[in-house]
This record gives sequence, C-alpha cells and structure tokens, in this order.
Amino acid sequence: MTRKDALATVLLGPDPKLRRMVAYWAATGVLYGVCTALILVATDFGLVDRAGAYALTSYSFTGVLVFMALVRFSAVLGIAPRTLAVLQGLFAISCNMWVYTIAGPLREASLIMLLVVVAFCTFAMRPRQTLLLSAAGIAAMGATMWWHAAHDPAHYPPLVEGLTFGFASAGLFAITLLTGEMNKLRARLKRQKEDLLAAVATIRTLATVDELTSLANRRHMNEVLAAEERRQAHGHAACIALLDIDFFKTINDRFGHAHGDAVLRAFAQAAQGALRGSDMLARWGGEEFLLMLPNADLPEAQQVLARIAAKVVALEVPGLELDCALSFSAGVTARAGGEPFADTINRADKALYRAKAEGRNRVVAA
Ligand SMILES: Nc1nc2c(ncn2[C@@H]2O[C@H](COP(=O)(O)OP(=O)(O)OP(=O)(O)O)[C@@H](O)[C@H]2O)c(=O)[nH]1
Repeated sequence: MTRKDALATVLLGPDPKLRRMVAYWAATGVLYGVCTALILVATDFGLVDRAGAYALTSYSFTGVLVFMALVRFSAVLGIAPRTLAVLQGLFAISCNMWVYTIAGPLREASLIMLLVVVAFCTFAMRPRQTLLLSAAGIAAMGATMWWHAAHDPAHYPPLVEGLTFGFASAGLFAITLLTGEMNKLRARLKRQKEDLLAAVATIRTLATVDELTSLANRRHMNEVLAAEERRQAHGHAACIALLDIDFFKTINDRFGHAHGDAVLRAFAQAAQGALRGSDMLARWGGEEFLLMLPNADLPEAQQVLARIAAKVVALEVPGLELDCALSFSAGVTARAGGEPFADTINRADKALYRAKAEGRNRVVAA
C-alpha cells in the first residue's frame, strides 16, 4: 500500500461505500462554504446583518465538521446512512431558514438551496423519508415566513411572504415527486443489472459446465486446450488421457438410464477426487472423459490414472448390484513438442481403442 493509499484509508475509511459517503459530504461542505462566502460578501455591501452572518458561519461550519466526523465513523457509531441523511437534511433546513432570516433582500434567492437539500438527500433516503423531509422543509419555511410577517410586516409583507411560500412549496413538492420518480428508475435499473449479471453467470455456467456431472464440458475443455496451446506455443510436458467406462450400455440396459446417470456422476466425482490440483477432467461425450495433465510426463500421468482406477473399483452406486466392479479403459499419451492438442487427443483415442480391444479395464500408453 502506498503512503497516499494509507492516508486515504485513514481519512476516508477502508470501505468504498463509506468513502463515497465521505466524498459526498465533503462536496456538500464545499457547497456550504460557497453559500457562506456569498453571505459574507453580502455583509460587505450592507445587505446582510454582520453579527447574524458570523453566527450562522460558526453554526454551519461546526455542523459540517460534526457531520463529517459522524459520516466517517458512522459504522463504528452504528449510525445508518439513512438516519444520517435525515439529520443532515434537517440541519440543512435549519441553516436555510437562518439564512432566510438574515439575508434581507436576498432571502427569496436563498430558498433555492432548499430544493438542493431535498434533491441531495433523496439519494440516501427512502421515498417516504424524502417526502417527510420535504414536508419538514415546507413547515419550517411556513413557520419562518409567518413569524417574520407577524413580527415585522414592514420588511416582510404578509402577501409577499404568502405568495413566496406558495411558489417555494410548489417547487419543493414538485422536486420531491420528480426525485422520487428518478429513484424508482434507478431502483429498476439496479434490478435489471442484477438480473442481467445473474443471467450472464447462468449462461457462463451452461456454456462451460456439464449439467450431469458438473465437470467441464467438451466446449470448455477445447477452450482450455486452445489457451494452453497459445500459452505453451513451443510445447511443454503435458499428457492427455481419454477414459471410457466399460460396458456402460449394459448398465443402462439392466438398471435403466437414471442409474446410468448416477454411475456417470459417481465416476466423475471419484475421478475428480484422484487428480492433482492442476489436472483437468472434462466430460468429452457420453461415457467418455478427457483428462488433461499439464506439466506431467507419461509415468506421472499413469500414476494419476492408477489412482482413479483404485477409486473407481471401490465405487458403490445405490441400487446398482453389478456382477463385477465398475471399471474403465484409458488411452494416455504425452504431448509431443508443440503439436496441436488435436493430434495428442487422436493418439490417446487410438490407445483407448487398443485398451478396449485388449480386454478393457486397463490403461494403454501411446
Ligand atoms: N445414462 C446415460 N447413458 C448415456 C449417456 N450418454 C450416453 N449414454 C449411453 O452410453 C452407452 C455407450 O455404449 P457403448 O458406446 O456401446 O459403450 P459400452 O457399452 O460402454 O461399451 P464399451 O465402451 O465397449 O465397453 C450408450 O448406450 C449410450 O446411450 C448419458 O448421459 N446417460
């Protein structure tokens, strides 16, 4: 970890979601800073009461810092992001009403920020919470305007305050509905993305895994072999073996197809259990399996096949009483130089044919 990463982890936290929340709040802090700067500029021109502006600056600055700490340590403190968003929204409304109180002729302009508060919080809140926050904003605005109109009608004419309240409330309400719709759209897109990812995962499984045995299927094995050919263009020790269960048709005929399937599954599991970590077994078709043993010479491959044979001979499949133990025949060969795997498989196939011809239940090397 670089020093920059370590510093970022200390400041922003290790969790990407938390980091995003901290970054959002930092951006909000900048917005608070911009608004405060505008208020301070307005005080220089005598538009805003200086003492009130300074008090508001202290209040908002302290609030931003406190919320930054709450966001950063929200996981430790056990504060849910939604709860934090509600508190942040209420704090922002209180700041906004304070600005309205001291901003003199700029007070209507300051109400625009109330829309930003609702739009911002909607990302972290449930639709009902956003609606309640919006209602709280409208209530706070109504109460502030009513108080000023009642106590200082010369500067806050009741009619102007009432109409301003109407415009601002309608705007706030519309923004709440619009952001609600946007949120529904986001949720739908998120669901569609999840469905799509699940579908891609299913397709990938279907394309690479044999449904019956859960081994790699032929298509996937061919891809792996092609990749191996590209990786080891000049050839490298690798062996290929073709394994074929003996007298499988008889098992099907005697015990039925379902039992035949159970044998295929049991065989695959037993064989898989005898492999080295780098070996790969695939269902090549029917009751035939292809084994790829990278970085193995012929004696090593024969050892692996002997281990498989030992496991297969001990196999017991429920409901299957065979006259003799289950067995398989195999042809095994080493990849010669940089030859295509198709040629290696061809040789293994011929060796398998010989194993069958010579009486089955054996491994023939080519
Ligand atoms: N149950 C089941 N049977 C299958 C499946 N795929 C192929 N088979 C059967 O496997 C049998 C293979 O028969 P054969 O090729 O004559 O082979 P065998 O009886 O094992 O004879 P040898 O290989 O010469 O020992 C056929 O009866 C196929 O119908 C499958 O997925 N499930």
